[in-house]
Amino acid sequence: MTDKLLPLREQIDTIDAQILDLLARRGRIAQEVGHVKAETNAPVFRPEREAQVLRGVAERNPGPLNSRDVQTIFREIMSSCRALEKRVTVAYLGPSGTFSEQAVYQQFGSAIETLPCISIDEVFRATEAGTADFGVVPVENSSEGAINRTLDLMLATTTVISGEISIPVHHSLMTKTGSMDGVTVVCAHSQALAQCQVWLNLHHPGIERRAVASNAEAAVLASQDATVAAIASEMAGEQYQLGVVQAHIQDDPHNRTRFAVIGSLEAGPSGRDHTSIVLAVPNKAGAVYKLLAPLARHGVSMTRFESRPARVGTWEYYFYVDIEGHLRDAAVARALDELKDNAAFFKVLGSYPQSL
Ligand SMILES: C=C(O[C@@H]1C=C(C(=O)O)C=C[C@H]1O)C(=O)O
Repeated sequence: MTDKLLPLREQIDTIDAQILDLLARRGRIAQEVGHVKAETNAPVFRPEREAQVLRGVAERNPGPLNSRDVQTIFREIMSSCRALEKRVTVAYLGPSGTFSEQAVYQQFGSAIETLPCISIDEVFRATEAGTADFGVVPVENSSEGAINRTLDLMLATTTVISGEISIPVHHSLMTKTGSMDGVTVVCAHSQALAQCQVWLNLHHPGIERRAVASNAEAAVLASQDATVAAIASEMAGEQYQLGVVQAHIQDDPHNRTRFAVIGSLEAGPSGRDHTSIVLAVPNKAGAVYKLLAPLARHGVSMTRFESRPARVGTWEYYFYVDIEGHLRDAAVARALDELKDNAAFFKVLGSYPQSL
């Protein structure tokens, strides 16, 4: 057995030495890139370039490694190379262990500084104030819909969207002991309680449900009190040493949450982008239909349409629209130019690479 392993391990050692040399070369070039950027005051993080690198490695991947896994490796390589230029600080809805934190690492890799915030408002504030270079906020959940606070703050602040992240959201029911004996209350964020309501009605109909600020906070509470069960990610459960009563209790097995990267950076075109805009129309029959006509005329696909009541007027709405393409794509630019003329309100939230 050992005789057979030895030469194989020698080959792996040789390859690892080559990988290390290549990583050092890549790192030195990233440092040069950093100097060039510093001279011109150009942004360190270039999401469009990183998206292209990740798409490229998946397309060229010869196997046997899985493309997702190869992307994870390259994301970390880029994160480390980027950190040689500057370590970016990313604010997110904390505490540590939330799905937002998972989204942060999925976008930026782990060579970053993180700033856990107590609310979505705080993420926006820290990002606008420059305490963080970027913020990561939840935008919508596939089963529960829009995160209204995020939509309102996108409208009210000067932040720009430079990226989107989509992650599977799996909830687990967890307690200090790993059993439901003596448990009197289930704590979770209101969204998570809603996403697990069918399962809870079926398995624990009599137990009180209490909404708390985040699933991670629920995990903290459960770690301190054996009468509390938490619904949270298994990642949060591990962090706070909880036992899993039941994994994957969300009603929709394909449950996903989409996050936006916010900041002052305007991402360039990556070849596969989304653009988010907010619109309002005069309160007239057929106004929304007329407003959106330029998109169809220029062959621009709409991928999302969401409305929010405006704070003024009784029946007035803001429309949050996502389209395919980048502001700098000719068809998108022309369609938005025409659309702007018919809108009572028009704001571009940003163009950014589509999530992987
Ligand atoms: C090296 C660069 O800086 C950063 C690091 C990248 C990388 O390591 O490939 C890519 C984009 C930037 O976020 C660059 O802009 O090319």
